[in-house]
Amino acid sequence: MKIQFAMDTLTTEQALEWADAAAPHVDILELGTPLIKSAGLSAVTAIREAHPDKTVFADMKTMDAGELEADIAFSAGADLVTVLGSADDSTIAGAVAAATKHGKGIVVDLIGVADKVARAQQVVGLGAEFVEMHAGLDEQAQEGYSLEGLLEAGRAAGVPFSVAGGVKPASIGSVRDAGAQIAVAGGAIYSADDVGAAAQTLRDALSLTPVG
Ligand SMILES: O=C([C@H](O)CO)[C@H](O)[C@H](O)COP(=O)(O)O
Repeated sequence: MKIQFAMDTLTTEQALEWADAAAPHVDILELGTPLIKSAGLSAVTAIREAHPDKTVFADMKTMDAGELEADIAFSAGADLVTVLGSADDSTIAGAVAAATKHGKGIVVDLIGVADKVARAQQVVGLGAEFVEMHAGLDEQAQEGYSLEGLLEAGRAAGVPFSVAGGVKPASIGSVRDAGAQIAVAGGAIYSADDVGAAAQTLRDALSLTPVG
């Protein structure tokens, strides 16, 4: 299973610093939605140039104009771009067309989608590379939140998926055991005093967890 570092910050400088520290321990560098909105797609290009060996993930969370928005993110250097699962099928199909043109991939983010299992199966049929079983920062802040619902949806969907929703060293093993291809971690890494050590702790936690 791969580890994706979600860099939810507002400046390219901070993202570059975090990416340098975490790079030895993660597979995918994600430019978070707040970063792209704050710094623009030049942040994607900066990470692409600094880390040519990494998969660069642009969390665009596109809701409309799928082909156009995906095209500009791929042109900026992204390998994977997100479109929202709640978008119209034509938006997802448009983004997939841009991905095909660039030889890259679309990830459909199922944040806020009530029936994640059914929508996951539909969007993979539309050409998404995989889906993200995702509970956003606001949902995570609600009382009683747990990762289990996302893991259950991933297990039931029968399509390639990642999990994002406050993944930590204590829970990353359960993400792998649920069959996810990718565990996404933001706060568990960037909130630490030592970002590199936090990323390494996640990777170590994974290697210590028996395969389910
Ligand atoms: O996508 C995210 C969120 O919507 C803010 O942009 C996060 O990057 C994602 O939830 C992963 O971060 P953590 O939940 O802090 O692990």
